[in-house]
Amino acid sequence: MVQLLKVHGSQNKFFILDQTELKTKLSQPELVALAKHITAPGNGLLDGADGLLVIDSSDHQDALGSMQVINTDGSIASMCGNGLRTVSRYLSDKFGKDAFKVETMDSDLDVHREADLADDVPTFSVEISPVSFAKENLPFDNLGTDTLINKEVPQFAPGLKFTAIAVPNPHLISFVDEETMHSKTLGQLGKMLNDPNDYFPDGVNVSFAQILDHNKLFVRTYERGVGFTNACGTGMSATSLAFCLNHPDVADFDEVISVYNPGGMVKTRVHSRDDTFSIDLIGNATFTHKIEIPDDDLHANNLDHAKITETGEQVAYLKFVEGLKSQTVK
Ligand SMILES: N[C@@H](CCC[C@H](N)C(=O)O)C(=O)O
Repeated sequence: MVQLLKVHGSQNKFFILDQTELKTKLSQPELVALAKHITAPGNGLLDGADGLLVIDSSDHQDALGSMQVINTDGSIASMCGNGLRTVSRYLSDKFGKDAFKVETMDSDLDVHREADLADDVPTFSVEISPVSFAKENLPFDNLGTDTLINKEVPQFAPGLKFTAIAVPNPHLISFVDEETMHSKTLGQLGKMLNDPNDYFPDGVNVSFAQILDHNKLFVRTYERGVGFTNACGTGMSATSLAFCLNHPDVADFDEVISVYNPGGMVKTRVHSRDDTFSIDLIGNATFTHKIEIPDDDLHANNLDHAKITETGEQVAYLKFVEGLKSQTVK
């Protein structure tokens, strides 16, 4: 029997599969097929998820393991901030270490256990880097510029300014008012830029942010390969960097920024050293279910015999979210 987990960071939901626990590891096509099946809201498990996080061993220095991110449509993402927190907790529990590295597609990232955000809400801090604004790293095209920082792009939405940042997965960010935040614009733009289009050939995660106060934001994201999500960790991290760069009067480098989202709240800290940026993303790493599936069934992408046990952790998380309600009022 293989143990899988259903987890979330700010209610951005994932399944975790630890390949090192299998008699025979799943091949890459088997992993992609499993990701598409298990995360599907209709015929997957537990009403689906936003992606599958695959843990494997790593021979990189100080890394306790590696993480691969497979979106619900089967596409591969170079990074996932909310997911990395949950993978960090899994590896921390498994190896009994509180600070280490996790190998991701582009780099080995520092992670560590933090003080709980609230009672019984396990919390981790993860490094979000490398950061790039260069059009070839997003990539984008046909925008008449090599970097897109706080510029109007009427083809995307008239009157809004956009910033494009790779962390290293691609993000497009706009600071908007409350009415625009709740309009159809984000969904329409997210869909347009994730269908075949002339601007972002690989698609892009699109976030709208509302400034609530000094070092305080609300962020909503339309995710590449997923659609609307409760929260996107790399999206909130990239948006925090755009906040510090584009709104220096109300956002501070190296200070804690509170980022509220439809699934809860995370904290970020943006660093700038010698023209290099990095972000700390701090938030919950909640395990909601343990799942046992026979090894052979996993290889056959058969979820019919899954044995599911609730952990009970969601109660404390929802209490934490309830307590946030008064904090988002301007
Ligand atoms: N939800 C994630 C980002 C997942 C990857 C994204 N869909 C992409 O394709 O880049 C996060 O928490 O960072």
